[in-house]
Amino acid sequence: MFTTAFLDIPALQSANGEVQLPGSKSISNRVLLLAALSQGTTTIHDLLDSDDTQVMLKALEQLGCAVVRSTDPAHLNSYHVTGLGGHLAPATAARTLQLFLGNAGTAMRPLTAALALLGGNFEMSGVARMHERPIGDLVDALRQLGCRIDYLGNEGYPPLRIHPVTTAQLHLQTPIPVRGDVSSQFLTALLMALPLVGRQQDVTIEVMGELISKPYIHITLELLQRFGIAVKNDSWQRFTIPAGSHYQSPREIHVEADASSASYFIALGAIAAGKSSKPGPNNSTIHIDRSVKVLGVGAQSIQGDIRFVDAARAMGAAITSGPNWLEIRRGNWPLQAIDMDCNHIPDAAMTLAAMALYANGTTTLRNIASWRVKETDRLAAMATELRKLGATVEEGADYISITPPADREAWRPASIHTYDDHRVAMCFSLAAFNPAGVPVRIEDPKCVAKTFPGYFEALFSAVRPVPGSVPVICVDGPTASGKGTVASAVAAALGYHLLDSGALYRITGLAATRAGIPIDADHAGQIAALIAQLDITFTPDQRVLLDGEDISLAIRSEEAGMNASLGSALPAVRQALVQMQHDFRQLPGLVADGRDMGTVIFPLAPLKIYLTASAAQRAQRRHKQLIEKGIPATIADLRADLEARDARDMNRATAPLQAAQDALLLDNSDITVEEAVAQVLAWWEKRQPFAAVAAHSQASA
Ligand SMILES: Nc1ncnc2c1ncn2[C@@H]1O[C@H](COP(=O)(O)OP(=O)(O)O)[C@@H](O)[C@H]1O
Ligand SMILES: Nc1ccn([C@H]2C[C@H](O)[C@@H](COP(=O)(O)OP(=O)(O)O)O2)c(=O)n1
Repeated sequence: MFTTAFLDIPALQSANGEVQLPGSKSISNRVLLLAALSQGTTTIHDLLDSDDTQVMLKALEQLGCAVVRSTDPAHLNSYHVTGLGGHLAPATAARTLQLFLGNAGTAMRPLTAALALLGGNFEMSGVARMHERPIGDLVDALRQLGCRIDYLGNEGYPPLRIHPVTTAQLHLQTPIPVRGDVSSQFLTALLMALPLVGRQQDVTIEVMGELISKPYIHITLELLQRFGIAVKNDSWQRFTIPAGSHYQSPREIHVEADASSASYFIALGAIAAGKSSKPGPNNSTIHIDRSVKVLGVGAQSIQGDIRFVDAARAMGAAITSGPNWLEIRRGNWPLQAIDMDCNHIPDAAMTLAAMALYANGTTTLRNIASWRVKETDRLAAMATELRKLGATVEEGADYISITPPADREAWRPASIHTYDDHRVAMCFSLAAFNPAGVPVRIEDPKCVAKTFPGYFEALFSAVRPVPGSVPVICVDGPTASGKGTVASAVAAALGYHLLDSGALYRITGLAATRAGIPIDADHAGQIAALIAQLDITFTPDQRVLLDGEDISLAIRSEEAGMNASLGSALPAVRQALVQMQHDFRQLPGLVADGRDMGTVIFPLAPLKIYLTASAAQRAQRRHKQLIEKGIPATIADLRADLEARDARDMNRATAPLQAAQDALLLDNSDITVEEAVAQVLAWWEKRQPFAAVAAHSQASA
């Protein structure tokens, strides 16, 4: 997951590949609650691992459910949940439980109803935004039923206080009215909770106003069925839970992949999985047939957002499907502008707004007033951010009309504010296919954790950048100047990959020594051949493995540094490492540290830094570093060594250490690591197109 302040997505060109999607949020949290209310243990497979499900799991544990995560590495998203059997333990019922539910509507609403009927004392709260999301219609319905609920903040909104009531105090004889035109989650909440108290008689819920988001109610009914509750549905206006209903654990249940999450990859296929051809050998032509395949959800899904497939088809996507997979290709191009009532797919419809950027006219999405009460006011958010890209947007109380930028010149590189809304972040990543070839900045990318923590990684695995668009920041300089330290901090701040090219020369030196090959010109060919056979892994926690063995420490000795320097003077050795270094240049970007990053390996890199510090400083820093690692050394020896190494690295014939002509010099003798890192990041920011945009929109505001 990207936890950086922002993520810059370089211009993207095409898409091709398979994506396994995480479990559905709606199904995950419903199944968790139903398992918690049932008797016995339910094993839930493929549960979504996200902020909202974590919030629910924690709440269930507080209520007294046993929650055990599978330790099988192949099934880490399987959980065993032992339910309450419809009753709180007496010790739990005697206390006031404080439940914090973050920004998870799929936890807050159903839990409110269930806890109001379960008999206990609870205080339920969430993040600030949760306290702005209405819950009054649900509380009204529960109060009419006889439940006792107080508002602890603003009337109609969480936080809430729930007091216990007995079944005898409830009015179950008359239909329970609930509004259906604000959020279908209120009805879902009642449907899942009422079997707790409906043993003696039928319990009926009557929907007031037109029921929105029926597909979510469909999911609720399907899952209730799996847990033994057969609800009678009268034309989506009256729902009856028959007398004698009680939750029965299905023992085992699989969570479908999230159909709303699928929408981004369906759009991806429609936008970027086009056919193309290129000249092959002997006057032949190579045809490339790209597609995006989504695994885990398909034609037989119970989720309403699967109908996004029809909407995407209307815009030109070519989609084939099986029971649990979808395969998407580009059909009509440009996409077809549409005018559509999106009431049935409120979440996935946001993805249509992103697709509208590539359509042949104005796309209008209607009947989406519910966007205003989601994680943020999504209508306002989408309008504001689409405009930043150069689109013309009209925003109404319950609709949005989007006209794409008129031509390439009208597209702007934008920094997209994401409003702590996962869907805004995911939608706007699709803007990176813009014909102008400009990058897109996604602010606060970690907000995707709500439903799809690995979203950007999944996206990057299935797309190809515009050639040359993946940026490289080069940090070259002499030994112990702080290259590795600065490069890794800059990479971490930007979410970029890191290439420690010196480590490759150090590994080479170590491998040659172990193989008994002298490191000299006579054996250069042999060392180069050895390199081709090495199995090198850089782990995410910055350890280095050679054929599976952790050699992180072994390559850090001064002897290993000297051997690296010796080998690095041999042209055949350098040549053997070139491709390996180029392969590090992957989405979303790379920070490369070494001697010749800017001069030889990445000569077109958009930012090159030449980092230096005085020999005295460098000897002292290296001394401190080695002592801390438990490697003995003296400052005098180190200084002599590093001066010898500098001399060889600078004077060798091939790729000598020198500043690239267009490098920026940074002498960090008298500044801290933090200052050095901040300077590099500031230089990088100056080269980005986004700053100018921010200034532009401020000026025009
Ligand atoms: N201003 C500074 N900039 C970078 N590194 C510094 C600075 N001051 C002290 N150091 C320290 O210098 C040591 C050597 O840095 P390192 O990144 O290993 O150098 P290199 O990769 O160039 O050999 C590290 O322990 C680092 O923390
Ligand atoms: N791009 C590179 C990186 C390192 N080298 C050589 C030269 C250096 O003396 C050795 C070891 O590099 P490394 O960056 O690990 O060394 P320091 O940590 O700066 O001491 O490898 C090179 O020739 N070209």
